[in-house]
Amino acid sequence: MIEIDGSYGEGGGQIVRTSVALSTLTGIPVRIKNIRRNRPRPGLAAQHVRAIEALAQISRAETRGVHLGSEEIEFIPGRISAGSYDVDIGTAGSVTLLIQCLLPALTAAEGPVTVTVRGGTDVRWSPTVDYLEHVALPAMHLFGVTATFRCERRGYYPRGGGVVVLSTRPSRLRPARLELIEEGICGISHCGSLPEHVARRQADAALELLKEKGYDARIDIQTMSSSSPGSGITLWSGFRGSSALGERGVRAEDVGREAAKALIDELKSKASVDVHLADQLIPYIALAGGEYTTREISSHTRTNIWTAQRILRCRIDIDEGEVFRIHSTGSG
Ligand SMILES: Nc1ncnc2c1ncn2[C@@H]1O[C@H](COP(=O)(O)OP(=O)(O)OP(=O)(O)O)[C@@H](O)[C@H]1O
Repeated sequence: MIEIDGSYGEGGGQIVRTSVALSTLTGIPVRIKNIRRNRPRPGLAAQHVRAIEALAQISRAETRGVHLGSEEIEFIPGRISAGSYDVDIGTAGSVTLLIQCLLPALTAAEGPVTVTVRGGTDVRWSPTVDYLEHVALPAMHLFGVTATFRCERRGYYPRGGGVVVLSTRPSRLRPARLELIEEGICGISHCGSLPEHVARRQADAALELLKEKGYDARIDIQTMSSSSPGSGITLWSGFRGSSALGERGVRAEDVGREAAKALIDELKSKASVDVHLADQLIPYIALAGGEYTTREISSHTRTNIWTAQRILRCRIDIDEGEVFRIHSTGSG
């Protein structure tokens, strides 16, 4: 059994997700201590409990200590089974973070897997569903991940109620070298149970700022009904994306400009992936090998590298230059 110190580095939920994901893939049991020690309310939160339970169900794992507020768990993986699964995170827990935990393991399932997840699709501190579909998954495809994803209904804070479907087929992971892609900017601006002009104004403000800085963009508008009213915008170009969420009291124009500004910061550098994707690809580069560049090494990225190296005993190196180059020969 490998012991992981959950307070290392960022000390958040991602150490837990990466540890159980890689444990499932390698068949090596893990004990995680000091879970989310660096967060104001340490221990497992509801979304982490649901992610571990879902992975345990799919991989017939044995678990100990998995409950709300738990600061130590054990995860003893079994066989990853094909089939259809339903996961309800409840409230607006992030569906994409749950998928972050499941996806690496699903690539090694014995057959196709379909997972329907209910929860928050566009919530703070996590990738939006559009980011997952248009930025993260295309990058993971290059590492050999065969997965399709669709959002059937959006779910905003606090009630959630969003529905997404992830389908995977057994994948042979392979090394990938992610090059800088400089292509037109795309985006989706959306609102649920709010007037259409909210999504429109977010998009117009983003377009205006992007144009001012010399970038062309095409932003689609989506409106629908949702359990809680909400809005958001996701922008992307190649493997670099950004997003912003609406909030009561914040003008739609400010939301659009926030997303545009974040994307411009990424596009100004010559890095091949954005700062968030850099941490999300670590499990794949650790398993399969490859390389990509990013403008900044976040504490999430450093911590994910540390976690992957603890479990896979692989080497991941960072070369510092005009941008940071992350590379690995994989874990063979
Ligand atoms: N705006 C964003 N766009 C894309 N990805 C994001 C964005 N914000 C956060 N993420 C990703 O979400 C993940 C957050 O991990 P983190 O450990 O902080 O989350 P958590 O499980 O909610 O834990 P905690 O509550 O302990 O912070 C990281 O992979 C990060 O890259």
